[in-house]
Amino acid sequence: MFYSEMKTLGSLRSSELKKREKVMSLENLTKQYEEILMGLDPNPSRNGLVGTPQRAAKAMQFLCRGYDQSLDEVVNGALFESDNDEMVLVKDIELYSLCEHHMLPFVGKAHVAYIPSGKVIGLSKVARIVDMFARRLQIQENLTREIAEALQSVTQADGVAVVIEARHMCMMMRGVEKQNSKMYSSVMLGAFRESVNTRQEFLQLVSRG
Ligand SMILES: Nc1nc2c(ncn2[C@@H]2O[C@H](COP(=O)(O)OP(=O)(O)OP(=O)(O)O)[C@@H](O)[C@H]2O)c(=O)[nH]1
Ligand SMILES: [Zn+2]
Repeated sequence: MFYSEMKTLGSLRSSELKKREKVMSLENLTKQYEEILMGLDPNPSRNGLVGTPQRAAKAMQFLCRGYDQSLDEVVNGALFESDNDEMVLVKDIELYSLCEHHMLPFVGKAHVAYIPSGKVIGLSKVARIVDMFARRLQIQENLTREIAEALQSVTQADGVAVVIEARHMCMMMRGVEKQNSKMYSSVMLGAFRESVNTRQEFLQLVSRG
C-alpha cells in the first residue's frame, strides 16, 4: 500500500473505514460469484444472470453480517438493575443461519432463559444476541453455546439455558434428503446445569404449545 493511501485510510473515521471495507469486499465477492456462475450455468452471461453476482454477494454479506457485530454494540448498554431472581424465558425466537459445512440455511427457533442476579437485559437484546451469532457460518451446537455464553457474560446471571430446534437444508434439499427431521441442541449453564428442578421448569415451559 502507498504511503498516501495509508494516510488517507488513517484519517478516515472507523465508521467510514468500515463502509469502505464493505464496498471493497462487495466488489471482491461479486467477482467470486461471477466465477461460481461460470462453474454452474452453461450460459452465465445470459440476461437473467446479469445482476446475479452482485445480488448474491450482497445477500451473502447480509446473511453473514454477524461477523461485523460485537456483543457490546448489540447490547448497547441495555442492562437494568432488578431484584427479580426468577427465571426469564424468551421463547420462539426465529433464527436463520448457514451451516458452515455446505453454506446452506438452517432455520428454526431459539428458546433462551436466564435467572437474573441483580440485573436484567433488554428483551430485544436477547433476540439480537441470537441473530449476531446466527448470522455467521455455524454449526448448531456452537451457535447454541455461543448464545448461552454471551448472555451469561453480559448479565452475570445465576444460570442461562438455550435450546435451539432447527431444520437443516443440507439434510433436506440434498444429501440424505430427510424432510421431517429436526435437530435439537441445548446448553445449560449455572443453575440450569446444577438444579434438576430449574432445568425441568425450563424444559416444561419450552415444550408447552
Ligand atoms: N453436528 C452438526 N452437523 C451438521 C450441522 N450442519 C450440517 N451438519 C453435518 O455436517 C456433515 C458433513 O459431512 P460430510 O460427510 O463431510 O459431508 P457430506 O458428504 O456433504 O455429507 P452428507 O450431508 O451426509 O451428504 C453432515 O453430516 C451434515 O449433516 C450442524 O449444525 N451440526
Ligand atoms: Zn450443511
